Amino acid sequence: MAQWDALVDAVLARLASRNLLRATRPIALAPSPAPAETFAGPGPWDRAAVEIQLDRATLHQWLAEGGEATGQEEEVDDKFILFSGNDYMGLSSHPAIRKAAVKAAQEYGMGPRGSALICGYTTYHKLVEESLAELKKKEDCLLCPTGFSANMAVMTALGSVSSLLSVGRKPAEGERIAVFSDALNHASIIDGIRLVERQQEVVAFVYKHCDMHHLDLLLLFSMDGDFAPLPELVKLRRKYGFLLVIDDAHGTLVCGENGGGAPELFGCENDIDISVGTLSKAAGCQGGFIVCSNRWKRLIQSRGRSFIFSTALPVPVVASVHAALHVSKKERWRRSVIWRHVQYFASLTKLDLTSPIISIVVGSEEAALRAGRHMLRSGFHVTPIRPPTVPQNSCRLRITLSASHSLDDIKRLVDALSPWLPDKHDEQTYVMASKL
Ligand SMILES: Cc1ncc(COP(=O)(O)O)c(C=O)c1O
Repeated sequence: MAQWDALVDAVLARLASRNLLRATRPIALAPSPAPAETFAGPGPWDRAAVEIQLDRATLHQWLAEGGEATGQEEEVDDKFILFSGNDYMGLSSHPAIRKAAVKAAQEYGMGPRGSALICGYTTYHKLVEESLAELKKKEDCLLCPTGFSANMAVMTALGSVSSLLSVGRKPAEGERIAVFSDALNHASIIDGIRLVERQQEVVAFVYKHCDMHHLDLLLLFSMDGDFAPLPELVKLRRKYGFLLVIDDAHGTLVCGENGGGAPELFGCENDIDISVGTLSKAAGCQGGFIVCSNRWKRLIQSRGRSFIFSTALPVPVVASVHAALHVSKKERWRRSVIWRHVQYFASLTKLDLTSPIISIVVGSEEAALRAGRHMLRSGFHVTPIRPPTVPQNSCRLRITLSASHSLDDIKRLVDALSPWLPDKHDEQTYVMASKL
């Protein structure tokens, strides 16, 4: 990847010569020491991560949605087990994480008061960046307000490579960066690509979901293209020398022995150039991050507009992330439990699952709404996913498992799902495990 390093160095030199290189100037805080409070197994606080109550008006509206109006309000319990969140490790309700946020709020207040480059960045942010870089085995890390903004920042920084190298004019077609993106990539990646495409900085190619053959063909047509997602992507990266950027929003803390994410699981951390993640899923908190080399960080913090022009994460949130990373390191049993839950769900349903995200495709929008109502009546918060999120007639129930669920929660969920499980339903119904 020496070629990429040379390009980034050239861009950094350009920015430096125009006084456009930016760096954070952390405000000194005294971060709390890592919380001592970790546990050998689940506690009552875990129930708070999955037990919810719906307000009655919302509940009745939901039950009436797309259904036959009876004019009468149904008698349904308003308490549910949540199977639609992204809190895979059940950390959002952990005592150490709650306390870290409370303590930081009491000591420092909420408002970060500005963006990271102005005055919103503190030594607490820096500490969390160092922990994330260590977890992901990368040189450096940049915290962003959200995962969405992290992906946008990577894309705008990437686009700036072509425009900064063609000073005073738009990059010619052959000078633009070729971006190869999976057809099912997250909206934040798509919007980032659309933006830099509009700026005429990149040329985008979309390959069929997880279809490495298709990607290989596209790369062949455009040899100077750099990009793409794992073991096969790594092989292609070796073949073509592209910059491999991944979004590990759902894998971080869940996959790999240490929670390093999909690259740790597949043992290919060194082959990933830039990895984007979110702190709003398995970390149970909020925020986004980019782990990369120090030179990429310098570029992204100088050119990544969604990082530069957005208020930094509040210190209590950063303190809660710090605690979450510590708990994830100490309570390794949470990772074992979530994967045992996946196996248990698979054994009850005889489904071939690869992750805690399970999509049960039920077909039409009406069928999905009906299935959602059935799940509500059975005491489960499971959201029907409909167009435009998914294509017509592939509406689904999206179920997510958490280490905070009990085996009984899962058994009862599977019983309630039985009309939509393969052996009980027509051949149109099928189940698939989403890729992390
Ligand atoms: C794959 C993926 N990338 C990025 C994001 C955005 O993360 P955040 O919610 O922190 O903005 C999400 C979450 O919605 C996601 O699922």
